[in-house]
Amino acid sequence: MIRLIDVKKVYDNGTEALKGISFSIEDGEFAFLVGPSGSGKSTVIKLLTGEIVPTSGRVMVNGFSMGRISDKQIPYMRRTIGVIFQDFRLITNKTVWDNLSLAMRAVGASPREIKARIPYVLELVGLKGKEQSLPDQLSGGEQQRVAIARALVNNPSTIVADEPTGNLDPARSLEIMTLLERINALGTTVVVVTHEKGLVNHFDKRVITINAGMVAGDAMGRYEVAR
Ligand SMILES: Nc1ncnc2c1ncn2[C@@H]1O[C@H](COP(=O)(O)OP(=O)(O)OP(=O)(O)O)[C@@H](O)[C@H]1O
Repeated sequence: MIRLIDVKKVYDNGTEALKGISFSIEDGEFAFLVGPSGSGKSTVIKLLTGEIVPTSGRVMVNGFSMGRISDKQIPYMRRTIGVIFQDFRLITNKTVWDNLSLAMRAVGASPREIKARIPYVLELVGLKGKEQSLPDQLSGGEQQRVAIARALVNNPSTIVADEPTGNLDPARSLEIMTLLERINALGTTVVVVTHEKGLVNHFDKRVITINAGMVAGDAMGRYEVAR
């Protein structure tokens, strides 16, 4: 479960990115996080992944308290969460298989586990047969599928995606969002930051709106522009 309680984030240069936000996302939920540019969405994502810590308030992710987490606990917390970015962030000189196996080896998976798991996730994301491709031999949509496979490979309970369709055309964007919906239906909690109103409104999901570092809306189904 994800829980933010009165979270404030002030960056070193004095920017008040979050001004006291609270919300919870239950296990198995799918939530869109929307809002204008600079409203604080990526800051929320970075708090969830442990890249930054809150200035005040509490951030709980899958039982870990992110403000107080010890260095020793961080790898265990990270295993519970798979992260997807706009720019894919694949290792460009490694094959699809190697991108995924490296992610598994990083958490101590055995060769046997790797051999069993990678075909399963590649099938799930629709990339069977692409094991030996290099990222730049794939389309943008396919590269994002590899990134989703990598995020899933260690079986996290939660997937967090920061503008996952930002570099894709509308048809590819819809496919990627549909894939995330399917992954959610299989039991994984999914949190997606996006600007794309049309895409959000295509899916009947929870929409949390951030505006100027505050929660400006939290409702099912529609991306309403904050006033
Ligand atoms: N490392 C940083 N240091 C200082 N200020 C930052 C830093 N990162 C973000 N900010 C500021 O914090 C505020 C929120 O930024 P954030 O990236 O969370 O917004 P966002 O909603 O994700 O925006 P976008 O949709 O444009 O990606 C902005 O005013 C931004 O300039």
